Amino acid sequence: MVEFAKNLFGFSRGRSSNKKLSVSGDEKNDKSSKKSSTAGSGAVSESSNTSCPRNQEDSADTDQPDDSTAQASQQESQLQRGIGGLQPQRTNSEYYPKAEQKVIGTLKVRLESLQAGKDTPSLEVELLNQNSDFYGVFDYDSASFPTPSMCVSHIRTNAAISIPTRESRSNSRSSSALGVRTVASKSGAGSPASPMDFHAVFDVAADKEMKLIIYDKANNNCRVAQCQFIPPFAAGSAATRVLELQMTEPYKRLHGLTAKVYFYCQQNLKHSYSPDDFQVLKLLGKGTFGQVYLVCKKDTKRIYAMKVLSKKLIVRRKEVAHTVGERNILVRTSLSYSPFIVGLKFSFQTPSDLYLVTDYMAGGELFWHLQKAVRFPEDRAKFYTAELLLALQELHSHGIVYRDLKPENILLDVKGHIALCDFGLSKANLSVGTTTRTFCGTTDYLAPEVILDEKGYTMMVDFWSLGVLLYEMTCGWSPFYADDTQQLYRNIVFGKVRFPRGVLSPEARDFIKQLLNRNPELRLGAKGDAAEVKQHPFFRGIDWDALAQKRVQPPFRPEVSNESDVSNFDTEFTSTNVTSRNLITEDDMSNSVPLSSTIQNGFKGFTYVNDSSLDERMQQLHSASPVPPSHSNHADGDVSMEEVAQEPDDEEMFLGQYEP
Ligand SMILES: Nc1ncnc2c1ncn2[C@@H]1O[C@H](COP(=O)(O)OP(=O)(O)OP(=O)(O)O)[C@@H](O)[C@H]1O
Repeated sequence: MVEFAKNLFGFSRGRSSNKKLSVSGDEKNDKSSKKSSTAGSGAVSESSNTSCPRNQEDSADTDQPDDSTAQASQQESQLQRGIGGLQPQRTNSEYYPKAEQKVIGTLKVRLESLQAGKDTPSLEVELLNQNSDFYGVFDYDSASFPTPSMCVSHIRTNAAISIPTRESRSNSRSSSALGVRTVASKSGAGSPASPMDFHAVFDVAADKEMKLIIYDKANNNCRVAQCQFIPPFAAGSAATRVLELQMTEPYKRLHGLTAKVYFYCQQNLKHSYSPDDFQVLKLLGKGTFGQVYLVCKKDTKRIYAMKVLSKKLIVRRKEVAHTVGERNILVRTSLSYSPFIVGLKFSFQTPSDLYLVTDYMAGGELFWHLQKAVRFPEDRAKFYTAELLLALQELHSHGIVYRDLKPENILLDVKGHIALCDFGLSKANLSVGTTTRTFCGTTDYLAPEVILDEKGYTMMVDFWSLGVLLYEMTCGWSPFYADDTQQLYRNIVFGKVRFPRGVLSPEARDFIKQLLNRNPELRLGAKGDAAEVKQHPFFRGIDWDALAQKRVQPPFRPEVSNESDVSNFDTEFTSTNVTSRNLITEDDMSNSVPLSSTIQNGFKGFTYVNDSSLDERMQQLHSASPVPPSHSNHADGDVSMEEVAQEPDDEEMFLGQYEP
């Protein structure tokens, strides 16, 4: 059936059909012929025809003519121009004032104990599954650190305490009684008390909350216990603490079961970073200007993703402003609570390269999972769409238009929450309703107003891309798919959107239709941005506050066996042999002429160095005892998902009107 669908539409999910256009018009490196390419802010590279350059600045412009009646012939010629070759100019408008980011130190946490009370050699609990298996997840600043598995052995008993399954929780009824007696122990041999001798280390970049949640894997990942606290770096009190975890209702009744977490904060004496501070483990992906590596920070042993960008390539392609802009957006979002945007930890530079170190999203690209599943059940797609909407809301509220929404730029964390990466095409300092003109994005996801270039475009382009993405996630192919880029653009500007029969709910269809309204002024979100989009009946029942706090359990949990697991990334990259020496980009290896100081000046402000106020703050802290070395980690299992491929039977077509 899946094959049928692919053959019928001549479509198989692939990155090659989808082109990224960069500033100079060069398509991005062909990443395994799978990766979509992004329409960068420059010329469309499919055509060498540059007879109709689009020399318009990528700057905010509110004084656009208000001629909303677009004639088809005009559109066609504009479309030709769009296809023909666009050469916008870059300005420095995408630089931000230097944002301050503070890595104030290192936080070490250890689950001190998870044990029965002294007087209780065994715990009584009714479990659906006798192979109960606890694990913990430390969460800090969008980084998740899963603990090893903690075995639990069961002895049958008549006692009955019910642990709700996901189903029973939603149906408000308890599970059937199995009557098992449980002893929590690391060995699983029935010992009543067993401290969990593992710990997690975090680089603390701001006063943010640390959360530890213990789950029971064998019982639908039910929450066993949790605690949260803000590391007391600024408190001036003792740096060492022990906290008791709060047990959740069913587990509270496990007589004597307690859990404690020990943590201590350590001053970060290092004030600058270089590639030498990181050990390169794997290649994760390749982009237009460099590579992304899985790295281990040598002092804390934390795992990160490190993007290495060649300065020469950036200069050659006139992308300096965008690259510094990407770094600044990441700094800005990492300073606020931005749970669905990949967290920046460090940025620094060498004479030849720029480095962005972000939290590693071990779940891989959404693209990867969509490729495997062909399409997602509507509920799963709705979950991703809702989290993405919150990410867009956050960006838009900062005056940032994302401009490159696509499955390759959406990463999953270990629990299955999304995180947006790649802000290379984003534009800042754009308020709601203000227009900009740069031709950029990724072909399949380009909004018609970007292609037509009549009067610039607004943040509404992100909602168009969201509609394309939701269609793709639920239907399994792109709504405007065409082999040929010109045809793709025609489809986007004039084509009808067809919905396969029986795949989408009426609410989802209406939601997509409203997002794919060709008139950006009438598109869903035009009046109230994300707040308006959230109101659509498609999202009925969503608890936005819970979602924003990541309290909604993702419908799919990626399989991640340990912190540095790369199994969710393409082996084409991960099987590449890498060493720290590989970090020097090919471009630099091939040409050793150093960059001039004027050019180097363009990258000023890229480096973010630990803040000097650290010393004052940290002086107040007491010295702390070290924590034992780390042990291997173990992540939890996944939740299976429905993967039903249906015949793409056209049920409905609509044409989003361009005219208001
Ligand atoms: N924090 C991260 N965690 C895990 N993987 C990541 C992370 N950041 C990037 N990657 C991987 O590296 C790939 C390339 O990253 P990114 O898109 O930021 O680079 P890019 O050079 O801007 O790429 P492009 O040319 O496609 O825009 C991503 O698609 C993803 O697979």
